[in-house]
Amino acid sequence: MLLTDEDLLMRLGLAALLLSAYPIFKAIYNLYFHPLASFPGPSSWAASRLPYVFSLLTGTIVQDIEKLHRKYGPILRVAPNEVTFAHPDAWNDIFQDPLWWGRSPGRAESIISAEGNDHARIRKLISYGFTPRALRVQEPIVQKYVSLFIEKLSEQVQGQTTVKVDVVPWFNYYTFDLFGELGFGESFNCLQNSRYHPWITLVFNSVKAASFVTSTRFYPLIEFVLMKCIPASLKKTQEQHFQHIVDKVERRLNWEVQKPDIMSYIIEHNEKDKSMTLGEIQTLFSGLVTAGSETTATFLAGTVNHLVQNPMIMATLVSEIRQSFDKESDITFEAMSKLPYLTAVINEGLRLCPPVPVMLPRVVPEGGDTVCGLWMPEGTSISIQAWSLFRDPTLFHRADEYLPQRWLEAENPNSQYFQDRRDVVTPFSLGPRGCLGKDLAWAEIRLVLIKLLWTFDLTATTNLLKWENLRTFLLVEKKPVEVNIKHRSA
Ligand code: HEM
Repeated sequence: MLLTDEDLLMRLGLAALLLSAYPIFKAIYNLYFHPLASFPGPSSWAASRLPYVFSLLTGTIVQDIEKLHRKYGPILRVAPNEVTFAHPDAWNDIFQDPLWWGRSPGRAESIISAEGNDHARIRKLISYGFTPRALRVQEPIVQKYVSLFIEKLSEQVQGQTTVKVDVVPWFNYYTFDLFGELGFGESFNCLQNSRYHPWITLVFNSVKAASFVTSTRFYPLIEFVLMKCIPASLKKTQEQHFQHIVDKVERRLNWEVQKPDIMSYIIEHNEKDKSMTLGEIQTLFSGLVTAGSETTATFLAGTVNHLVQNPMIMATLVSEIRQSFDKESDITFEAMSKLPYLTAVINEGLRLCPPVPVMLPRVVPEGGDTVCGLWMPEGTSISIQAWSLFRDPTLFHRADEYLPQRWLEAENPNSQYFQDRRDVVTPFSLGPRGCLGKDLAWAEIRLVLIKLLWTFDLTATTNLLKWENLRTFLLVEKKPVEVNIKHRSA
């Protein structure tokens, strides 16, 4: 039967109506009939994924969700199918489950995207490079890069003059060079040249690109179309970033002389344990170079920013450091772990400037599960908002203030910080997917802070940065942290 023009128009109109009505029906379903309908949260976020994606793309996700948690409480529905927790019990309940995190198209499985046995296999193989024994072998390398950091910074500061320095690039030079040598046995030479290796600038844009890619995954039916909308320059950046790692990995694997870098443990154990493919090693190092450098540099920048803005705290720390050692060569990994105020300064920095402010989401396994006493249907995305949790005023006295003292008064019932929930501050995450580089990160942080404040006096400039205003694209987008710096007076 032939359709008349009128019939055709009517059918097209009906199809258009149904298509445009679909999101409305879907939103109504999400709001009133979805298994998560009774969970607290703003209606607009519960009805559609759009507000979440918008917040992710504009980089304000951390601040937006913090505001929502303060308004709706510690358990919050942030999308039709996602609940976030800023709840003390959430660490134990959530962080035992498998991870939801897509792998990049055309790439091998990474430690972040791998599930079950694959994750365990990759993690086991790289964990040899993160044992206490490995850390002892790595000490001379960390010492070497901290000394170079001090030497190069000293060149900026002539004699007793005070100069204004943005410490952000310096911390990046330090952590990337160090990871280059610890990971592939080859520095990026940023410190040596006192400027970024061109590839490292790519890293920052590459992480931003990953934020865009994540957004497209929320719409599987049109993911292909959305991927086309990602600016070509961002995609190119990601490819260049990856290719650089591929080249470095290849060069390293062809070495004949071995160094005690992280790769050497993988080479040594790849035969004995169930092995990793070349593609997996490339993907692993592509992620690791950012996970192992950018995070530590973010923490250092955030903490120095707080220290210079709190001169009394800075003075207490400086005096602990300078009184603990007779000479610089006494500053060893073993000796530096015995400084209680420094430990408190670092813990408080990790609380207020967590380099991973939102933990990677997990998905509720088949059959559903209970989280913080609430039944969650299978397939629900769940995550922990480290940022909101660590700053929760119901868990911390003067929660938004940088007060290392709170870590020293855990045993004192008369202290105003006695009731603080220090146990929820787990910026390295927990369980079988917890950070493998935690001990290495602590060692890098302690050593560089001690030697920095052993050598220089640091004070605030008039240009003060408010860390709370920084945007997040999976990782924190740092802005300059300018400090006045001069060689210590005596
Ligand atoms: C202050 C510095 C650092 C912080 C705050 C940090 C934090 C984290 C967090 C939150 C995770 C995710 C865990 C999860 O999804 O549950 C992670 C994973 C990981 N981090 Fe770190 N990290 C830091 C430094 C480092 C360093 C220096 C290295 C190595 C050189 C490293 C290696 C890793 C690895 C390999 C994983 C993946 C573990 C797995 O999935 O099994 N991290 N880190």
